[in-house]
Amino acid sequence: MTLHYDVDAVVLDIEGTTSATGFVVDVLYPYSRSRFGALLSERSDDPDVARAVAQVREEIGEPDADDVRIEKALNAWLDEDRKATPLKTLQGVIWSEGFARGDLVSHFYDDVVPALRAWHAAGVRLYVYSSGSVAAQRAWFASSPEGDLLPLVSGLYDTENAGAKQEPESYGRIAEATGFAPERLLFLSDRPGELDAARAAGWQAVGIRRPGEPYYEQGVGDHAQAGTFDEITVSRSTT
Ligand SMILES: CSCCC(=O)C(=O)COP(=O)(O)O
Ligand SMILES: [Mg+2]
Repeated sequence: MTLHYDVDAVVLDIEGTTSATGFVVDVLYPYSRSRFGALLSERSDDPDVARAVAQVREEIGEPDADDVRIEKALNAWLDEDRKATPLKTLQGVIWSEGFARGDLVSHFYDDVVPALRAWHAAGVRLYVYSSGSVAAQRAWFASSPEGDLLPLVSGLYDTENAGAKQEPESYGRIAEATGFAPERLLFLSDRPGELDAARAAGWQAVGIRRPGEPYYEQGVGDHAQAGTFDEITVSRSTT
C-alpha cells in the first residue's frame, strides 16, 4: 500500500529509518570508542569537548570526574546504546573528522536516496532530526556512498538544539524553526515514542519498519507504517 502526504516538509530520523542501526553499532561505535581517550586528553580546550565533559560530569553527579572516569561513563552509555547528548557531541567530533579523513562512508538503505531526491524535486523541504549531533548528521549526509546529499537538506536538528526526541515540545521547537505549521510536517522514524511525541505536537507521522531493525518486532503502535520509503509519496500543494 502506498501512503500519500501533502506536506511542506519531511523530517527524517537516521538510525533505523534512513540507515541501518547495525552499521552505526558495528562501524561507528567502535570508531568512537577507540578515540575517546585521546580526544579527552588532547583536546580538552575544544569548546565542544569542554561542554560535553561538563555535561557528563553533571549527568553522572561527579563534578570532579577525571578523564578516565569520563571515558568509562561514555563507554557504559555506548554499551547500553544510551543516546546521551554529551556522548553524541563527542561522537560527532570524532566521526566528522573520520568522515572528512575518508575513514568512514555513511550508510543509507537503497530506497532512501532516490526517494529523498524525488521529494526534494517535488518542492518538499527535507530536514533531519536525530539523536546523532548536528556535526555527525552533517558529515553523514555529506559522505554518503552516493556523494554529498547535504544540498537536499534544509536543516539539521539534534537533542541539543531541539531537545529530547520523545518530548512533544522538541517537535514544537522544530516546527517554529522551520516556519511551517505542525500539520504540514511529516516525521519518519522507527521509534514509537518519537512518533507519539511528533503526533502530540500536531505533526503527521509514519513509522518505518524495516526487518532486522531493533524496533521492527515491537511495531509502531497505531501510527501509519511503511517498510520502505518507496511506499510513501509526498507532494506540496501551494494553495
Ligand atoms: C549520523 S548520526 C549516527 C547515529 C547515531 O549516533 C544516533 O544516535 C542516531 O539516532 P537516531 O535518533 O537517528 O535514531
Ligand atoms: Mg531512529
